[in-house]
Amino acid sequence: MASALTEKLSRLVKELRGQARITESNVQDMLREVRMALLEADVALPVVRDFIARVKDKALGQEVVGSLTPGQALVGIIHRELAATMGAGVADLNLAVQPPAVILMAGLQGAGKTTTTAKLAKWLIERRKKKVLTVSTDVYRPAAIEQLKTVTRQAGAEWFASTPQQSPLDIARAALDHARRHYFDVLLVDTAGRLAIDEAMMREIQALHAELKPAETLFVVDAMQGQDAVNTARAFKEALPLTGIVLTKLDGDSRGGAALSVRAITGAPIKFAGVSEKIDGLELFDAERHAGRVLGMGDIVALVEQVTAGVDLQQAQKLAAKVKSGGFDLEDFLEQIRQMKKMGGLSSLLDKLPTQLAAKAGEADLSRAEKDIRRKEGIICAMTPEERRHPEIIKASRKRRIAAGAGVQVQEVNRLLKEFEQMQAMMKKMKGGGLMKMMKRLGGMKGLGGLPGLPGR
Ligand SMILES: Nc1nc2c(ncn2[C@@H]2O[C@H](COP(=O)(O)OP(=O)(O)OP(=O)(O)O)[C@@H](O)[C@H]2O)c(=O)[nH]1
Repeated sequence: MASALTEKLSRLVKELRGQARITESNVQDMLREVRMALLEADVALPVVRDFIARVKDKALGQEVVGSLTPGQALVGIIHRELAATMGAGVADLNLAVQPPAVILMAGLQGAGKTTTTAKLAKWLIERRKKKVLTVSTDVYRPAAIEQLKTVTRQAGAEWFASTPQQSPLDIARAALDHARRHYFDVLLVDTAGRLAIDEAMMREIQALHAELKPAETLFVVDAMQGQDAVNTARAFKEALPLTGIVLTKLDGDSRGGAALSVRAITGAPIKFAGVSEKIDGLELFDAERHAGRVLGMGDIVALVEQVTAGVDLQQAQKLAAKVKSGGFDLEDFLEQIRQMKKMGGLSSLLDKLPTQLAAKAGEADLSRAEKDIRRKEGIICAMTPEERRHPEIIKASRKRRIAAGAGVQVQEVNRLLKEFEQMQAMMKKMKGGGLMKMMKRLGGMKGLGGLPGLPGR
């Protein structure tokens, strides 16, 4: 869905160029595409309807600022609204209770409960410095108890033994008692999963909830489940006061449309995301970043952050002052090139781009671009300081020597000098703010064919 949506949106974004306002008619096609894409991603129909209505409400009549097209502005609104629907910011665990804080894990069989229990144990040990005990109340599948034992060991947590002969409530009471007496901070309770929701299972987990009075009741759901996730979420929500959701298998094929439905239906925040089968494959869920993924926009948020962080603000200000006084020279040009390297190189930026755009940029183009940066650096380094300050003094014979020194053809030196001249002329026309913008673009965006603008970031 992602690539198709990105493709369609970029086409529609282009068509809307030059229009000053978001109107019902100019965004109709885009909203239709978004609606289709969300449905294809298995977001439940009422959730989609509600979502589109809210986006429309927010967008209509909005002035389009700066160089954005209504299409780009709308992509920004959709992105923000998606993030808001999935829960703004990052929702952490609530462990501020008299220890041991109990975390009850609920979900269907195969959703990833056991794996997530161990991942969470590791996360709590490493990130929150907690002493963690795990226990399984799955008396129906002895293998499940053994599985928890194994993964708990991998996590470096302690495991409380249980047997299929005990009742789930007895196991829970014994584990809680053990956790209290041995000063554990957190008790993670893995429960039995069934292939489908059944009443007995729900009654059992309700009884466990009443007995354990957990600080957190986490609903573990497989992001690949799509439409089924909605029904499961609804049933669990009716049975239990859920405090959070863990969305597993986000590393799979799913574009994570389930996140939208599950959050909307349960009203509980998505707290964690499972991103690999490995024991450390658990992350705090970041709605902003996930919104970009659902829209197929890659990790633009991270990309923009990376580009901005790489730009040295003081350097930029110094440069702006130089440009104003007309003293921008090849030393500064070299500095620009070094700034670009600081940003981690173009290929590291590529990882964060939407698949569609990244494919367009192509590996070959990028390695060519990186080589070009290195060549330019080589050429400037082969010049004398005087030549860097006053490139107009470089004569043909010096060009040949510089080229030989840098190991390039003389045409390359000419090309660089020409580019420098153009840049110098452009910078003379610019004020400080424009310069910052240009530096960001120099960070690779321009060469990659331009990104869909994200207003308000
Ligand atoms: N790729 C990937 N696989 C995951 C993730 N979380 C869990 N899995 C895999 O999903 C499968 C099922 O996970 P379990 O933890 O056994 O599921 P469960 O919900 O405990 O199932 P029962 O114990 O049978 O109730 C396992 O093969 C896990 O390795 C994830 O975030 N990413």
